[in-house]
Amino acid sequence: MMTHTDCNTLTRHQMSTSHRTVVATLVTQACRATMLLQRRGMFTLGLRMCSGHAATGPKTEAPRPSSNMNDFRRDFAKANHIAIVTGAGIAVASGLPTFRGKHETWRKWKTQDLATPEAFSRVPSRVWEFFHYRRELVMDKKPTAAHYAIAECEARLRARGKDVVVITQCVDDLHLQAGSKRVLKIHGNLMETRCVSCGHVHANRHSPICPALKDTGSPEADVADAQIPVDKLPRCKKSDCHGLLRPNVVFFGETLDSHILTKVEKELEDCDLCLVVGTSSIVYPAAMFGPRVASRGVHVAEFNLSASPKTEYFTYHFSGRCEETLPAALAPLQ
Ligand SMILES: NC(=O)c1ccc[n+]([C@@H]2O[C@H](COP(=O)([O-])OP(=O)(O)OC[C@H]3O[C@@H](n4cnc5c(N)ncnc54)[C@H](O)[C@@H]3O)[C@@H](O)[C@H]2O)c1
Ligand SMILES: [Zn+2]
Repeated sequence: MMTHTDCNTLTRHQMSTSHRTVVATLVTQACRATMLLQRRGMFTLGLRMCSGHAATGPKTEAPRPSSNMNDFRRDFAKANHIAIVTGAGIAVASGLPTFRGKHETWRKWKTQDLATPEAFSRVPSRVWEFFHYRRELVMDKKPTAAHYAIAECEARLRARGKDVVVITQCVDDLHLQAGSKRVLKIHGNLMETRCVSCGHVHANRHSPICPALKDTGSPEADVADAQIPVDKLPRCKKSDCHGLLRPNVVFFGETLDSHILTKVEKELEDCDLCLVVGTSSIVYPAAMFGPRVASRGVHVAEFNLSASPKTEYFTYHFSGRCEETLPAALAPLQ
């Protein structure tokens, strides 16, 4: 069976020329397979393709993205329908770490190996400890200037009959707290639970979410698992159910909600300006949203600390902290 893979990881390996040819072919096939799945609407979190095989097809000679804010502001003034794709970087200034660098692991496990359906069925106590830790981090956080700039822009433009929609990979609720109304949360919400038995989804901001998780979840490598019995983990409140609850987020390897993705598809088709903010553009399917819009000839502007694997597809790239660059970019027009 074809495994989906990351080209960058492969090219770092020591390979003979013949191996490289075989691997390059496999990678291309994996990318094509992924694109086929995407065309069939089967979106799975975490699939990666190399930038040369992104949804826009093989790369052609692309001009370097501009960082001219005046030009961007002219395009912003003309836009009637703006799609803003956000990632974990937008929440960093509020105190929520990304899953990168020293936060790539929790205890001795990679987050990508922990937030999976397999891990949840094998060691639900450990996975709940991890999500309890993430929930407690989110609990007292406030939106950043970037969240507010987006929410204010939406309200301002709505009053003039224009449309702004946020398509976010963030599982916190900072966009909603800031006042954004049109938010499509493609990776779910950390502050919601879903029953594995009856499927009931419930908003839940309890801290701790259940007594047994109190004072657990430390990310330090030498901390032992709490090994909480499964009947003491969060359980469904429906009296006839009492099933195990899970965080209502999309685990790595899981399929994204097709209803939300249908709405995302429409926004990506309809928008006449797209912003890609604080995302590494390596987690699929969100990584292809910007390039897809760009392939229609629509301007896409990236706001990130540094270039991403998708920067070359975009009209604009604004380097720096989005809590500084975005308020200036979305400020009211004179
Ligand atoms: N706040 C959250 O909800 C949260 C936090 C961590 C991880 N996640 C999950 O992790 C996955 C990772 O994908 P991702 O692309 O969203 O995040 P990512 O961690 O892969 O990438 C974060 C990006 O943000 C950039 N960045 C960091 N600080 C920034 C700043 N101040 N201004 C602008 N850019 C900044 C980094 O350069 C990086 O490219 C997603 O599935 C997401 O759901 C979510
Ligand atoms: Zn239930």
